[in-house]
Amino acid sequence: MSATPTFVFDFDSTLVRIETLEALADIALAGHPEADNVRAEIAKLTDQAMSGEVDFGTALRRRLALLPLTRAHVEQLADRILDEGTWSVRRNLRFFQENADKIVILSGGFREIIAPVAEGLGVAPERVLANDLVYNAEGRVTGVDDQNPLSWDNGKPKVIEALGLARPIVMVGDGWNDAEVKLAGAADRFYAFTEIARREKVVAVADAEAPSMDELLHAEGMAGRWSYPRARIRMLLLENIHPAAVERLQEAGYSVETMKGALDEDDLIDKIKGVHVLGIRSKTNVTARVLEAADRLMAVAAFCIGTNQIDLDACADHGVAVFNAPYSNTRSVVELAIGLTITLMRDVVDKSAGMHAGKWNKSADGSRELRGKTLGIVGYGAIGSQLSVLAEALGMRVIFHDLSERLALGNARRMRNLDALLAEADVVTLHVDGRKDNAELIGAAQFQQMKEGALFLNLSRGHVVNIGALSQAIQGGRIAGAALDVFPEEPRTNADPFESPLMGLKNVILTPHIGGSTEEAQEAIAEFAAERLLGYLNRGDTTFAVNLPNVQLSEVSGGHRILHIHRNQPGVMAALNRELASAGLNILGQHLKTDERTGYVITDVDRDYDPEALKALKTLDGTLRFRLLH
Ligand SMILES: NC(=O)C1=CN([C@@H]2O[C@H](COP(=O)(O)OP(=O)(O)OC[C@H]3O[C@@H](n4cnc5c(N)ncnc54)[C@H](O)[C@@H]3O)[C@@H](O)[C@H]2O)C=CC1
Ligand SMILES: O=C(O)CCC(=O)C(=O)O
Repeated sequence: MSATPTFVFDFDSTLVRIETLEALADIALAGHPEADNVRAEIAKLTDQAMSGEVDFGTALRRRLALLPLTRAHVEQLADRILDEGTWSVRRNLRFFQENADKIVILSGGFREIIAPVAEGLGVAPERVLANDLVYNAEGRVTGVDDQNPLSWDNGKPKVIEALGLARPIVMVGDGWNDAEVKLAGAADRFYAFTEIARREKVVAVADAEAPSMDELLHAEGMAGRWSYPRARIRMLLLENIHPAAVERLQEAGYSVETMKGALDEDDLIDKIKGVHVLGIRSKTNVTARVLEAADRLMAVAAFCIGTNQIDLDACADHGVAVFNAPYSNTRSVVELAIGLTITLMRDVVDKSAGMHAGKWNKSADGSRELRGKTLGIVGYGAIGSQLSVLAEALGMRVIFHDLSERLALGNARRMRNLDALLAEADVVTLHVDGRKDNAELIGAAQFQQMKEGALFLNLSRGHVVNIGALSQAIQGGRIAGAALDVFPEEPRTNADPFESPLMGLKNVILTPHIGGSTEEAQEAIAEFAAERLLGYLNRGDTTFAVNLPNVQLSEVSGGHRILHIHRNQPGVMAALNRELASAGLNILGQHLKTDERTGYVITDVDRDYDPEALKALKTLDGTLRFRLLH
């Protein structure tokens, strides 16, 4: 884009979130018996004027006449007007301050209210064109200066023309009187600013809609607070992710679409185009085919612990970061495992079903206490080890088996192998991760090794257990009861049917993958995963990424940040630094971290460089993803 244009900004509902006359009405009418009616009348007139249904001068005078307005009221609003700044204006203060000599504020509102905002933005008083209130000797507002063209209809174009500003002139505002500036030829481009108020009639005649200052600056080729308008970054959250995540991501400026259920591969392939961030839980498979179709994808967040549903290597090969929430639902799973163990030990489910069918079966046969029994935990990670502590507190003896070296908590005893654990445990509970190698970790042979009458729980992943073998072990009496929360095939949505050979078996509890489904866990996951996404999108921070090297980063301040994800192959770093040096970029800081597959380089540079110089970095051999942040 060529020379910086002259930007002319409206004030009410553009630079600030309020309409001045409505805010003044709130102050002046406080405690007034007719306050609500008068306020509604004022709001209606504002809307009619801004939509071009009533001429501006008439609406202004009628609104002022409705208010018992004094100098003290006006001062009160002026004192707090800085708190009312539009969010995207606030975050782009630097644009205003650096381009103040190219900015004019043009408003049908009042100079006293606009002055503090103009000062904050660095815009000189002579570049503020607004109405002047007229007061009587008692300090009561009697009207506006009638000589000022801004107090009349079509005043804005007249004032702009009279100023003889350098062209091109870009007019930005939410109202019809702003559109009139372009319609009268006094501006070259008109953006309908819709962050606060969106009026169809105004948008219809605009050259473009600007839902925020970020969008405006991007469209005009100006450097804004963000390298790219966040509203253009599309996030698709599937599987009923908790609203706390949606709120957090939207509040940060991103566009979020949600869906209740999971999508199958073909539907996801259709839906993924144009999506920058995908949020899922355990039922959506992110396959290599999905990634091939994903033309914009930067990150996937698993709003759960397990990431076995995601092809992590394929994601890394596409430079797509994957995050999960490794701790937020662990307590919920542990509590359910304890509850299910007690329920199985006391045959509660069948007894309860009997009662519902009118059968009173008071008996202690087969009912046992937890106390003194041996709990065998397979997989002593975040969940298994927490369960160990709670089970011991309830008087159980704990033994565990894990492929990795794990610290035994309390009196828990590590078993040298799975067989030894199976032979000794009264209750076997699975908490292994969902890696492919764990398919059918427990089958007929393992059930055969368990004690006669043992109880069996699986709250980890469905494919870890051979369900047919479990069904036989239960029917043969070796397993006295079982609780399953996860299944090899799980319905994608609540509307899809569920089938299993375990249905109808005695003392078998089947739950629909709800181990982590508590309000507390879902909210905690939502907050955790959303923060990880924001850290990555806004700063490039990969802390807790499960498929890329983890680098913890602070905010970008002052300079620009170049993020480069590449295949971990010889020479990439040297080539990258050669390009940076030949472009004359002044490097403020640089981090490199690699894993077996991928390298991640973060380079903070001074802002003064030729953007063209960055093009070469995008095409360096081995590049998987290039991003620029500021
Ligand atoms: N039912 C539900 O709603 C939920 C299920 N989960 C699932 O629970 C499982 C455990 O989660 P975390 O404890 O957070 O995982 P984690 O990764 O902290 O722990 C898993 C442990 O299992 C061990 N392990 C893996 N394969 C093994 C094997 N064959 N034999 C022995 N040890 C083995 C690992 O070394 C690791 O220590 C995961 O599969 C997760 O997806 C997690 C949350 C909710
Ligand atoms: O709640 C979910 O959707 C999945 C929970 C789970 O299995 C996990 O966190 O790994």
